[in-house]
Amino acid sequence: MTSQIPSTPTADQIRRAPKVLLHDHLDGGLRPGTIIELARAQGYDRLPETEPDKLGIWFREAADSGSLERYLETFAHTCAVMQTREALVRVAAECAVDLAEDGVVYAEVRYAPEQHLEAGLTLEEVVEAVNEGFREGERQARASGHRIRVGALLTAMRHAARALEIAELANAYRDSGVVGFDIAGAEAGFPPTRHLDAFEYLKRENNHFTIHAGEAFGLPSIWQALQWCGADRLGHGVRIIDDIEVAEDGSVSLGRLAAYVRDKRIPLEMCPTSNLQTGAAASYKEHPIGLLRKLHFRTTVNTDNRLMSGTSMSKEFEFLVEAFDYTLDDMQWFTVNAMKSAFIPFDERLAMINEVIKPGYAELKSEWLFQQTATTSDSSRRTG
Ligand SMILES: O=c1[nH]cnc2c1ncn2[C@@H]1O[C@H](CO)[C@@H](O)[C@H]1O
Ligand SMILES: [Zn+2]
Repeated sequence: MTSQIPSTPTADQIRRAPKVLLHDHLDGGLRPGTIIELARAQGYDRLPETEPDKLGIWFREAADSGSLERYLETFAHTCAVMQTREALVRVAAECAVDLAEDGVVYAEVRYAPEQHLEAGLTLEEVVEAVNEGFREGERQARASGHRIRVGALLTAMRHAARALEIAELANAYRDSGVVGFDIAGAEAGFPPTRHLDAFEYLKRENNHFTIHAGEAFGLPSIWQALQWCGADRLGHGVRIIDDIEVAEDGSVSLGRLAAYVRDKRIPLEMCPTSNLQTGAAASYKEHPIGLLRKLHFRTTVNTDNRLMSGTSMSKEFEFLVEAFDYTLDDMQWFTVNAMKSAFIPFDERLAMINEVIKPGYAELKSEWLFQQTATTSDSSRRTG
């Protein structure tokens, strides 16, 4: 009897596989029940629903608008209830716990400190509260048998004018929980070069940053992010596909920018479901990640906003497995790519890859061997 190596991972294997998340917004990942409790405690009465399931659906549907600007409007409700120290600690702790339970072993979670000052917290107090929450969540996860490490990325809003200040904040906390910087918000009309001073400052400090680019706006945004601002990674970057031509005979040619991105191994933080909601891609099957993975771009898989997209790392992988027949080897490839692209020190990334990620996948990939043995001995008992 010949045995068949299973090629498609099951949903359970996808969940148990070690995963690495580089692009996840803290204010886009709250539990609906937590939003309701925090709103009640703080007297925020503008929530569109007051029952957790309904509120979760409301966020997904409201974010399903086909426009980044409308998608971003939903964050008014999450930011509204994230204005106190206690709320920030709780939301960050729950974030770490939820990711850990989903099999994420390393995550960089971002948020914009400037959006959490309405009740009088200082920027420093916001960062310290979120850090405390992440540490608390890591402890809780460990107590229930999961290991996760979470680093914070500080985001500046591209329509605002506080990027340098937030970059300085990221630099001040670089040895205590903050691993880098980002800019986010509406892309069209707000080019990253508006914040050149922040990026130049971080370069001088040998610090790291990623830039949301090539999501709602195309190649010029990616080009600016890389060649003017010097981004280490691209948030989304899906529109790099506009610089790639696939001929009818299947041959592929890269424009100068796409070639640069691939040659320099620029990490692409792809967020498939989020892209379907904002109109950056039409379907999972048509999502550029399929081609980019084939062409060996440094592609990674991410959630963006778990609440607004009703998603998780496992779900994103499930959709991709379904669309592209990915195997555990493909999942491992995306995961190692992400770990290589993280902003923590090289030796720690390497240890994560060699001591956590590769052994985790090796274990999953060998499961079929043992299942096979059980079936064989069962049937031999029956026939013997
Ligand atoms: O996909 C996205 N593109 C651009 N901006 C985003 C995206 N998701 C969230 N934010 C913005 O980032 C802020 C800080 O976390 C959020 O409040 C939201 O306005
Ligand atoms: Zn994002």
